[in-house]
Amino acid sequence: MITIIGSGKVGGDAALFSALKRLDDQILLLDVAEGLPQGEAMDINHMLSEQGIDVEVKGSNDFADMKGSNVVVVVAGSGRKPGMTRMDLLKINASIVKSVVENVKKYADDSMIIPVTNPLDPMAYITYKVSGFDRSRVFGMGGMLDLSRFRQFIHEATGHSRDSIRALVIGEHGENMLPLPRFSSVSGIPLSTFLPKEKLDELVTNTKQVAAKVIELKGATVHAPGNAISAIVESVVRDRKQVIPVATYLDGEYGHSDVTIGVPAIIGKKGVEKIIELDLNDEERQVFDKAVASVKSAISGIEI
Ligand SMILES: NC(=O)C1=CN([C@@H]2O[C@H](COP(=O)(O)OP(=O)(O)OC[C@H]3O[C@@H](n4cnc5c(N)ncnc54)[C@H](O)[C@@H]3O)[C@@H](O)[C@H]2O)C=CC1
Ligand SMILES: O=C([O-])CC(=O)C(=O)O
Repeated sequence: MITIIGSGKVGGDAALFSALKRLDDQILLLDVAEGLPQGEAMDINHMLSEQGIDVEVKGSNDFADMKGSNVVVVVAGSGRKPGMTRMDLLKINASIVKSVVENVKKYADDSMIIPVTNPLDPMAYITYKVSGFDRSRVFGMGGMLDLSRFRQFIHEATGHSRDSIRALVIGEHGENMLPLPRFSSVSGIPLSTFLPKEKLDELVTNTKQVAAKVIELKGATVHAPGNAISAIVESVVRDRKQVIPVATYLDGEYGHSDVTIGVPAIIGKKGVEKIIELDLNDEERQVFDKAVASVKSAISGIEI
């Protein structure tokens, strides 16, 4: 069973994509808001009925219902309003994530947890610490979404098929995000073959800023995050061993310890099966280290 805690905009969409991809026979939506997960489940089941897909989506307010889950997505908590950074949500969401993860530990202690709530990297750290799970079983979704945006900008700038574009974004899912043109390509051909440096710099800036733009225009980001969650869950449940940037706990990798930050990792049925260490150049390393410092400063200010 896949459980999604937080049945709001992103949680509901993640359930929808997971069901359409038939990632499990049972998907559970949990929320503290009475009626919301039940209504969302009904709505999705009605859609699945027309599609002839036998995945059962259930909505509940009872955390005990997550017993038996192999994957738990945590997407409960507030989203930012226009003008805010993700880090502005630190205090309000830290207590929500703590209480939610206590419940995961109580009812699904051999599951994997995919934190999504913002600010993502500190929330992934809280999830890791509060759960006490092995670090391979806690990995946050942020970079997967960021790279889908970077891919879209590359597609718009080059005109090449989205399918032929590969992109990588690591670091903080926030102000110190690190899109990596050097590790992105069109069918394996370096981006610098297609676009001048100034254009690449522009795409990097746009990738960092575009979520705020979507929030300004429509109030929240919904479909791209819902899909990115389902892509990570898919790599786990189908043991695809895709290389995906996830917010995972570092223990010496990239020269850092006791911090959770976005790095590429092999994601399979055991969760994070290997962290991949990239040979970052000085410029990239500076941004990455700044991201680590930002997350460390945030987590030092919260009680876990
Ligand atoms: N990591 C990422 O890439 C992304 C992260 N996010 C984050 O995901 C979070 C959710 O975003 P939306 O779905 O747009 O918000 P939303 O407001 O639509 O839904 C949040 C839901 O969480 C529920 N909730 C609050 N406390 C809870 C608790 N203790 N237990 C269970 N449920 C609880 C609320 O009742 C609400 O239904 C936000 O923090 C947002 O910033 C959103 C998009 C992408
Ligand atoms: O920007 C936000 O607040 C939501 C989010 O993390 C994203 O869509 O990347």
